[in-house]
Amino acid sequence: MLEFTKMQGAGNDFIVFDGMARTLPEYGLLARAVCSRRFGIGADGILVARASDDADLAMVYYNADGSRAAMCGNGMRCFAKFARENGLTAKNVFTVETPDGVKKVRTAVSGEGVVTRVTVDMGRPVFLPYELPVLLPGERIADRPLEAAGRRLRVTCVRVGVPHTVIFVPALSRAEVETVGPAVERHPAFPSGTNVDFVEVTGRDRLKIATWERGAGHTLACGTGCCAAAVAARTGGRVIGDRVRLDTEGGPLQVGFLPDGSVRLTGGAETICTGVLSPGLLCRRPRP
Ligand SMILES: N[C@H](CCC[C@H](N)C(=O)O)C(=O)O
Repeated sequence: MLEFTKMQGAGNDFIVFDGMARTLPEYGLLARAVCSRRFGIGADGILVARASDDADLAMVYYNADGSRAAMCGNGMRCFAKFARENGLTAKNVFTVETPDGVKKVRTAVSGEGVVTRVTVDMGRPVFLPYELPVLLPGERIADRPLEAAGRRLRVTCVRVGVPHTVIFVPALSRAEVETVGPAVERHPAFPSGTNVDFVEVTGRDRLKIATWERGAGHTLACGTGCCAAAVAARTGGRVIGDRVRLDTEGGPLQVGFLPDGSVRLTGGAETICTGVLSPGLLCRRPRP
């Protein structure tokens, strides 16, 4: 009997498993089987709750394609709701170990014990030069746009636990996300791949964002991507102030900037359903 909970944060959906006291199947295989939209439950990734020596809990995240990633912002909000509501912790403010370090989460809990909102301390984003295969003598990375899908793109690369490539556009376009997104994700400049965020500036403290995720394709929102976009926009003088609202395709999220250079992600998380996996699911041939 393998129980699961399906959750979503801003439309970024996950299958969550409690791995505190039980051994689960290999996570990559599990992710591919349950995330398949037609042959599985359907999700962008899986989250597994584990015990931790360094924090109150540990979160393991795998993308829909079975690859592992160090951090997931929307996933962390869902994880926090799952952990608090299922008694994995009794605290409203607690710490979660990830491969990107220990994150502090704050949950807003209603009188009925329902978590309505979660804030995650995401740490300090790091600006990265993208790794061009060949740079001519004296040439700076900023001099050369990234060439992908027949386009010359100005990009800002930011790591928020996971790599993000931010592209500012005059207006978001679904077609652009689906053509430029995969070409940038697998561009030779990014040997380990990258998430790709298309960002439109809609106000002095407001951005609109669409994301193509490494290992999951087009998703309705990406929490680490919102942090990357907000930091890139603020550093480039495109937004001002201490917080930015991001309108993702799955709803609004908020990113706050702290004096030490770290960022905070706030938003909702919802439970869709709980259930039990069919025992045969993991034995079937993996399908899309
Ligand atoms: N959706 C996630 C990010 C997953 C990152 C993953 N796609 C990768 O880096 O491989 C978020 O809300 O931050």
